[in-house]
Amino acid sequence: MAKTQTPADRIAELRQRIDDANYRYYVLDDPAIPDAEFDRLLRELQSLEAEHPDLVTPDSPTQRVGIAPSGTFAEVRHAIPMLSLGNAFTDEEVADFERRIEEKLGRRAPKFSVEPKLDGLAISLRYENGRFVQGATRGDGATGEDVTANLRTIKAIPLQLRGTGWPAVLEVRGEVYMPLEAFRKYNERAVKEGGKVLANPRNGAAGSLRQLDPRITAQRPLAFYAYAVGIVEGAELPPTHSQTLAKLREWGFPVSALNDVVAGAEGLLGYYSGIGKRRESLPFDIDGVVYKLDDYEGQREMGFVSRAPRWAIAHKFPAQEQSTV
Ligand SMILES: Cc1c[n+]2nc(N)[nH]c2nc1OC(C)C
Repeated sequence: MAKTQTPADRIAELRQRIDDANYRYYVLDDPAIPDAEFDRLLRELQSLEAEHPDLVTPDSPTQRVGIAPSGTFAEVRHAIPMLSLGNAFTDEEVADFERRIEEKLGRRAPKFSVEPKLDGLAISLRYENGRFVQGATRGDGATGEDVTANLRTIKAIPLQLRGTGWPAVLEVRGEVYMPLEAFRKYNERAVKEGGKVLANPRNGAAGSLRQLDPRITAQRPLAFYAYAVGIVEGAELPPTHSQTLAKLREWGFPVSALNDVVAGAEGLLGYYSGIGKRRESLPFDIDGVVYKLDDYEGQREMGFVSRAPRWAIAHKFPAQEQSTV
């Protein structure tokens, strides 16, 4: 600690450097400091906070791993339901989906946000005044389980939003998943040390997130990609979904670099075949791609059918042989 620095200043500086390192590692995919340096900063922060417990706040990077809570998960109602997606399996079904939108909106080749559909667990994160306050599983779409303590252990999920201009209340939806390389390494160690071997990355993510003890979740290699917003109070969002995703990235959320914006059925199918060619070499499992009409105005006009939007659809790949142990 520099001579002139007070413990509080040093703590603030350490937190800033650790948060920046997390942001660069998980959001920009461009690590700034080696892991050993990151661990040293975290250890210094932990010992400083141990000496000054009055300076500890819930958004400190040392507060990601809590103690085991009560025996069950509380229920959380999703004020905005977490929808499932209709599926398309053939090019014709994609063309029909796009044509219905052209006809209803009276537009030619409307713009779509196109995204990989990760094979993980859908969750919803609630932020109040920029601070992560609650996270829940999708559950049945209307009610999920409160897994806040477990989500806090995932370093890709910001405890405090970055940048400026975020709404007073912001709900972010996305996928918790287990990267393939981390899944393999975890299982190799589990086999060697007699730990729990995970059947596949998707079950590994689901099982890790539904642990009653966050200290177990903290040992599991989980990651996160944001793909939508839910409740937004106290600020206007941009007019399109793709611009909102750009804002989420600014505010500290990982957003897939594979996302794009394309026009018309041709653009959709071009994206699908492009991702299809790269599927085997992606660092995570996907089970398809998602097409979403990009402008919110058009989404409102298209509305929903039962529990799925008319303005979005998942185009699935043929089932892949599972990544086995
Ligand atoms: C269930 C779902 C899953 N995914 N996955 C992506 N990439 N976007 C996306 N959107 C979804 O639902 C939207 C309707 C918000």
